[in-house]
Amino acid sequence: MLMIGLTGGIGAGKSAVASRLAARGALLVDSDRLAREVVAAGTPGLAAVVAAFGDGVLGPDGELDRPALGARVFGDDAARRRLEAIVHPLVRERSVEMTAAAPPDAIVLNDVPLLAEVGLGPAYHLVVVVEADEATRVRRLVRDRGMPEPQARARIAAQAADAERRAVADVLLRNDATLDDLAARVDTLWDDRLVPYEENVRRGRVAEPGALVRPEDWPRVAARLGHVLGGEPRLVDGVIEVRGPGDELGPAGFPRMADGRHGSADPGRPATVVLIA
Ligand SMILES: CC(C)(COP(=O)(O)OP(=O)(O)OC[C@H]1O[C@@H](n2cnc3c(N)ncnc32)[C@H](O)[C@@H]1O)[C@@H](O)C(=O)NCCC(=O)NCCS
Ligand SMILES: Nc1ncnc2c1ncn2[C@@H]1O[C@H](COP(=O)(O)OP(=O)(O)OP(=O)(O)O)[C@@H](O)[C@H]1O
Repeated sequence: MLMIGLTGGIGAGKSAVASRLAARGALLVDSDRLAREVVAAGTPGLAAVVAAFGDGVLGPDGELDRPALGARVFGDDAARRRLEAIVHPLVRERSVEMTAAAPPDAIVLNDVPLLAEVGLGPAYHLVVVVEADEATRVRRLVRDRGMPEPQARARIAAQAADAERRAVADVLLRNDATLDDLAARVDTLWDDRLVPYEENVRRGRVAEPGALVRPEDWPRVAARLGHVLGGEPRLVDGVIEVRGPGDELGPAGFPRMADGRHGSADPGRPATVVLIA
């Protein structure tokens, strides 16, 4: 199974990328959707939100009044954190359940608006970031979602800056041209990287045996290996040294090679890893 994290600022085009990848065969675990389900009418999640924010966030139909709650939390960091402390653990629980139910050859795409903010990058085999200029994003949100411009800007202010998202990006998709142009680049990503990466992981195959990690990839590869094995990987002449028994390395994207070392299964991110006692 390959776990892909997809993120981007509000209005950047995550949903557009997600629906294209889902059309190609990815199994979508959509955090925004789960965040709605866990506070649907009658759920314990909704009861917790009402206990924290009062009856004013309930509509006459017993559903959460999302615009009212949005107006309360975007612009008030403490209130937003209170809401996140209720919703995020419930979303995580559902995401884990959905992922566990996926078949072994699945490419699972987890659409997570706050992936960079909560430091989730190293939990994925690969992180895709969609990016568009702020002015473009605001224009799309006002035009297509009827979102008032101050609301769009308040949400952007509550999210990470582009630089923070770029720092966790294995793949950066700019989305300032047409949707067709975006779809074509998503198709290339699927065909040339995600499909072979998943197959390599499943078959325990290294993409480019002996290839060294690129300097620009090193911080993300180190974070991934640290997440999987614990400890702090070291870079020695381009080869990564890391402590641990290493049983988890193969499924995490670094299968064992014939010479006993490990290598990256990702065709777009080479690495050679040596386990030290
Ligand atoms: C405040 C709520 C009710 C507003 O609902 P609304 O229908 O207007 O927006 P929706 O949930 O569809 O989110 C749309 C976009 O807003 C942005 N956004 C949502 N929550 C947050 C947040 N906590 N911080 C920053 N941006 C956020 C994201 O880009 C998201 O894609 C809702 O966003 C919410 O419950 N947020 C808290 C849960 C959360 O953090 N969700 C995001 C991922 S799990
Ligand atoms: N390249 C594009 N050209 C024109 N419109 C676009 C383009 N990409 C996305 N859009 C439109 O902009 C809006 C925002 O895109 P999308 O819903 O994919 O963003 P998102 O990142 O998922 O936002 P959110 O954070 O709210 O989930 C949508 O209405 C979408 O159709």
